Formats: sequence, C-alpha cells, structure tokens
Amino acid sequence: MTLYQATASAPVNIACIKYWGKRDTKLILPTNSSLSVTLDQDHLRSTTTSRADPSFERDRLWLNGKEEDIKAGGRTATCITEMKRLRKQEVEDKQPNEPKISEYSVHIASFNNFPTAAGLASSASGFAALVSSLAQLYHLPVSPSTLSLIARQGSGSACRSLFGGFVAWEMGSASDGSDSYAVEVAPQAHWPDLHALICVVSDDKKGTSSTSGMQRTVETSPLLQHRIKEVVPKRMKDISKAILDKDFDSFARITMADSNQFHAVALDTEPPIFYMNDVSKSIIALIVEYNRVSVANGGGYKAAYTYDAGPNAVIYAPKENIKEIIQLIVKYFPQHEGLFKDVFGLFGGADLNSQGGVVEGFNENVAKKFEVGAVKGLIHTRVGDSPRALGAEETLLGSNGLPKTLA
Ligand SMILES: Nc1ncnc2c1ncn2[C@@H]1O[C@H](COP(=O)(O)OP(=O)(O)OP(=O)(O)O)[C@@H](O)[C@H]1O
Ligand SMILES: C[C@@](O)(CCOP(=O)(O)OP(=O)(O)O)CC(=O)O
Repeated sequence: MTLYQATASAPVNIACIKYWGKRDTKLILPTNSSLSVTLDQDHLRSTTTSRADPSFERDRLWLNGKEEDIKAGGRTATCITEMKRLRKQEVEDKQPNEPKISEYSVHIASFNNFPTAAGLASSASGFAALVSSLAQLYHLPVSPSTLSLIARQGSGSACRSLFGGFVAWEMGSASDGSDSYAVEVAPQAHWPDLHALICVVSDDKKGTSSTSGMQRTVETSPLLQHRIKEVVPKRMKDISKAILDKDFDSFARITMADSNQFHAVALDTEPPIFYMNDVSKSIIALIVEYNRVSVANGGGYKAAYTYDAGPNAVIYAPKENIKEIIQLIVKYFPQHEGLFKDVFGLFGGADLNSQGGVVEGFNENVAKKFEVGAVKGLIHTRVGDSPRALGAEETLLGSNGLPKTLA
C-alpha cells in the first residue's frame, strides 16, 4: 500500500519592519506591510511530518510529542482545510487519475528544536513547516507566495517563513485576502554575511500575546494610525533598497527605528503594553554606544537591535562584527558556563566569560553589569534559506501513524 507522507522543515523569521495590527482578524489581514530576515534552519527550525491515510478518523496534530487540540474553525484547522482544498482544485480535479487523498484525514507531528514558549517566533516556523509538509504530501504545483496565503491564516508572521533571505509581506487591499502574501526581496545568497545574535532574556512568559495585544493597539492607539499611513510605506521602500545595496548602515537605522516605534505603539495602547524589560533596555544602550563609537571614528553603524513582543533581543550585524558584539554582551551579561554553542568557532573553545570586553573609546557607564542568567542564552545564527523537503529517514511519525516518541 502506498504511504502518503512527507516531512519538511521551516525557518524562523525576525521582522525589521514590524507587523502589528489586523484589519481582518479571521483572515489575518494586516494594517501594514512588513519585512523580515529569515534565519538559518541549521540552528533554529520547526520540522513537521504529515501523513494522509484512509484509516485515520480525524485530523490530529502533535507538537513536541504532545497532542494539541485542533479546534473547529481555528487557525490550524483552517490551514489544513485550505491545503486539502488546494489539493483537490490543483491536482485531483485536473488529473482524475491522481489518488483522492484530500478526502483522507491527516496526522501531523511537529518538533521545534528551540523552546516553543520562549517568544522565539515558534508560530512562524511552525505554521510554515505545517503548510510546507502538506504541500509536499499533496504534490501541489504552486508557488511559495500561494502557500504563504495559507500560512498567513495560521499566524500572520508565518507567511514570511515560506521564503529564505529577505522577505516582504505585502499587506494587499482585497477583502478576501488574495493579495496579502509574502514575496522575496532578496535571496539568502545576496547577503550571506548578515548574521544575527539572539539574546534570550530570562523573564516570565509574555503577559500579552501578539494576537490580543495588536488588536488592542488597533482599537486604542492614535499613534498606530500615523505609523501605518505615514511611516511604514516609506520604510518598506527604504529598507528594501538598503538590502539590495547591502547598505548595513541604512538597514540598521531603519530596523532600530521600527523596533522603537513598534514598542511605542504598544505603550500608546490603552491599557499600555510593555514588552521590553530592564535587560532589553540595557542591551539597547550597549548597541547605541557601540554604534556611536564607530560613527565617532568615521565609520557607520555596526549593529542593529530589534525586539518582538517580548524581552528577547535580536541583534543583526555583518559577520565580522559578531565576535566584538558577543564580547560586549558577555561583559555586561555573564553567561552560564558551557551553554553557548560556538557554531562559527569564534572563540576556539575558550570559556566565554573570560572573553568579555569593549571596543576602545566605549563609555562603560551606559549600562550596569548584570548577574549571571539575566541573559540566559546567546544564539549565533545568520540569514537562512527557505523551507526544506526532508527525506523519509527524517519522519516524525511511526508506522502506526503516531509520533515516534509515542510509537
Ligand atoms: N511546530 C509547530 N507546528 C504547529 N504549530 C505550532 C508549532 N510551533 C508553534 N505552533 C503554534 O504556535 C503557538 C505559539 O505561538 P505564540 O505566538 O504564542 O508564540 P511565539 O510564536 O513563540 O511568539 P511570537 O509569535 O509572539 O513571536 C503554539 O501554541 C502552537 O499553536
Ligand atoms: C511583534 C511581531 O513578532 C508580531 C507577530 O505577530 P504574530 O504573527 O505572532 O501574530 P498573529 O498573526 O496574531 O499570529 C512582529 C512581526 O513578526 O512582524
């Protein structure tokens, strides 16, 4: 009997121009366009196996080995239904000899190789991997932009994880959402030397989810109206040009300004929303000072911070600056020994805490030194590629159709 099964992995993306606000909450249509960098799946990824089988009684999903409830009409159910509809429309109706697997229920097992609850955009890679594995299972002859229309309905930011490199989510204007999809601005290979350092900040889980926080902002923030009308359209153009020109100085200025404005509209919400904490603010102070020294010496900006709906910092920088930036962070935020994976071999096995330091001319008083654990982890990664089709040996489902750990 034929086994109808496929496995795919998908990357995390971190926005430089933030998506914050929906004009349609069911279809997940945004109030502004956004733009992100896709991070390398070698380091952070969601891996998902989907199987269709006539013996399955209903659609089921396991996330990290634990079954998740698929609520009727909910986001996961919508993505699965839409993928089945595409299979029927694009394959079965056009080629009557193809098996009618869109009529079978699916079992889906997914694994995130990073903490799901740590605010590291797991919903983005998660829904992109779900849609990618189903697209492979169903042999869909459609573009990543078409798949992004469906991933968008799982979580808005997920639509951008269907591409590698630098990705825009065009907000569109159609009421059915048909023109609200992701497009590639530049591929990974265009600027492979852009790296990212994620500072995982120790904190409780965020108090206000992105989904509910952004709707409160839409309902109450006057500043958001200015942002979506006047600010974002120009920034989308300017940052796309900066990326195409590999102009890091402009890229950094726009990225930091947009992170700042996103957190300003959160604060402008009634009641106000705070996502950054004292650790986040100190990391901003360090990057601002680091850039000031470079400019004072006749150079351009060397690093850019950005924060999503939580306290974790993502620092983008050209690869040649990352060692200095890690040294700077470690000086103020000593690390638990042995946790940092030096995947690019910058420190040759040396204890990271012995490596702390600042560049010449740096004003050390811009931040205080924190206790070990204030930044509880550093992840060094870089711009990455689009979702990957994986071989049968990577399957997460056992022969009985249950996740392997439960098989
Ligand atoms: N691998 C996955 N497959 C399917 N769904 C997933 C996967 N990973 C995460 N999700 C979905 O995303 C939800 C977590 O999304 P949530 O927005 O709360 O966190 P986050 O994505 O880490 O944060 P943020 O989007 O604000 O950066 C999970 O409860 C689950 O429904
Ligand atoms: C701050 C952000 O990370 C917000 C992400 O919001 P989500 O995509 O998680 O929201 P939903 O569409 O409601 O699932 C900015 C961004 O990624 O652009």
